[in-house]
Amino acid sequence: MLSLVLGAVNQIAVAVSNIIYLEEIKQREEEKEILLSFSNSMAAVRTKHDLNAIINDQLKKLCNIRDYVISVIHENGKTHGGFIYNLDADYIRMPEFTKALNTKFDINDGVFDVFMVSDKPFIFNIAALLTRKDVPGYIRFWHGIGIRTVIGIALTRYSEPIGVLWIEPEKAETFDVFYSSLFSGTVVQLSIALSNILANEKIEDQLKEIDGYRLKLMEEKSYLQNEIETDNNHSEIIGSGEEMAEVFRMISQVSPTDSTVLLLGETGTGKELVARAIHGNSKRKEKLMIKVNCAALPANLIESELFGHEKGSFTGAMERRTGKFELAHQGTIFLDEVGEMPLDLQVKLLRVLQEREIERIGGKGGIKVDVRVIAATNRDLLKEVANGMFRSDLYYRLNVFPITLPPLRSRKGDIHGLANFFIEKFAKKTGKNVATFSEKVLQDLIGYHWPGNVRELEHLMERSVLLSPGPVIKEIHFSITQNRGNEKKAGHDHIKTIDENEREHILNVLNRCGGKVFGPHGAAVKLGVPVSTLNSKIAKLGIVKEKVVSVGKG
Ligand SMILES: Nc1ncnc2c1ncn2[C@@H]1O[C@H](COP(=O)(O)OP(=O)(O)OP(=O)(O)O)[C@@H](O)[C@H]1O
Repeated sequence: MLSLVLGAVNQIAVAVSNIIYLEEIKQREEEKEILLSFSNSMAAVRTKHDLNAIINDQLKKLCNIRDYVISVIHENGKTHGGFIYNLDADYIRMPEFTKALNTKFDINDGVFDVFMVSDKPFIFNIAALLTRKDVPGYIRFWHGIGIRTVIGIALTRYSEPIGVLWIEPEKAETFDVFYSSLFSGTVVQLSIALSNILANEKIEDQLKEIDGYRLKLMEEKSYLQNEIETDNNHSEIIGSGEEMAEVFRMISQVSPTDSTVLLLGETGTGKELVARAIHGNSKRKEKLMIKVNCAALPANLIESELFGHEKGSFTGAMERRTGKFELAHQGTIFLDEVGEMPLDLQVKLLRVLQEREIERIGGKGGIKVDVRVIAATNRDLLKEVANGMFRSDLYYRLNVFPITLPPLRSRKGDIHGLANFFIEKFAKKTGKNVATFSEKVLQDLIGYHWPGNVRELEHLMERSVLLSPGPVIKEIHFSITQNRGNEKKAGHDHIKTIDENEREHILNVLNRCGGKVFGPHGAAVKLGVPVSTLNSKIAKLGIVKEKVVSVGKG
């Protein structure tokens, strides 16, 4: 009887163990299926967004996950930070979340460290962690949004940690699942997907960088073509006498340094020529000297011209644009007519000069630039500072090494050499056989007062070469300029009315304030009149807003 009972018990035991065995097989089969489907979905993952969707749709249900975040170790190998997070969570709109997301945490922050040496899941009691002194900010944030338990597991590539999957379990007691073979299987898949996403992002960044170089090269090319077309690249400076000798001495002195140079002098005295000479004699000569004419640009475009903009940063910004400062990287930037720069931009220029860093409009973060600055103006900058039209801090930044170019009327000894130089230049250019000029012409040239300086002489000689019937210029055709000069001498100058004068002055100040009438940088303050007075003057003098370079408010 006993043996019969024992036999039956044995059979039951065998049956039970068979059932358990079959159950296990069934469970493993199910796990395999789940893993297979998970791995199929994972294989299609290309972006953070794809991965986020799969975690939300599959992993969350599979492992009873309430919330999750994946942080990655940064390229420097020293810090980590949030990378993929639950896009459906409400807290992602909290400023604390943005702050934590943008922070680079030390990989040895006292919590993350464990994943550098172990690929096992770790359970953290958040409240207990908070009792530590230097608890990292993300733990504090989790506690703040009510998370009490977090499980972390390292995500690896070739056994090296690349990040951590942090999980808030649905129920604190359902930890077993995270130690199951199913979970470790999904973690392997997650690691592969994460590693692919990181590699893709790196490639995309590199492509963007290459695209940036391509754009920069294209812009450099078009800049150089423009330079060639405008015949701006010759650099012979003609000059003798005390004043020019001093200029040459200063050029040699300052060229090899990286000092900022301020070129002062009337229009047409050769400031740009000197800027080119300084660049051409500097160690930056293999790179570009980029010229910016601060007077020729509408105030609302100067910023983009100088610092560039990102695609879509404002209406009309169809493409990304490299600014002149970036183009001039390792070279020189020549800020011509710097005295005309609007006040709000002067602040930005000052910041660039101080920090040697620019920020594209709509860009994220600064870009370091190594640029030598040469600025030029025909204005009396100190007077402009006194009038509140030029920032004094910018003035002192620019006025490191001033070089003043003498007007042509104070160095008449150079007229002969310059005239010959221009005759040779234009004879060659036009193919005309003109070689010199008569004594009378020389006397005429010397007798003239040259308000347009060397540029005026250059234009005059060009015209004379063209009009000369023979190899010797016997007559000078300074019809317009001579008349102007003679009128001046004879006192027949047009005398402006008070209204004309006032109109010109208001227009000038409005332009320099970017069209603004109101506000601390507006024209009313600069002119020392109430806004209402200025507005009625604007109306009375017929100043049309469009005539003002910028489209400012007010
Ligand atoms: N000393 C010189 N020798 C030869 N050419 C000169 C000299 N000075 C000026 N020029 C020529 O005169 C023209 C005007 O010079 P430049 O443009 O350098 O003057 P600028 O002072 O920069 O004028 P602006 O203030 O109007 O911009 C240029 O074609 C330049 O090559």
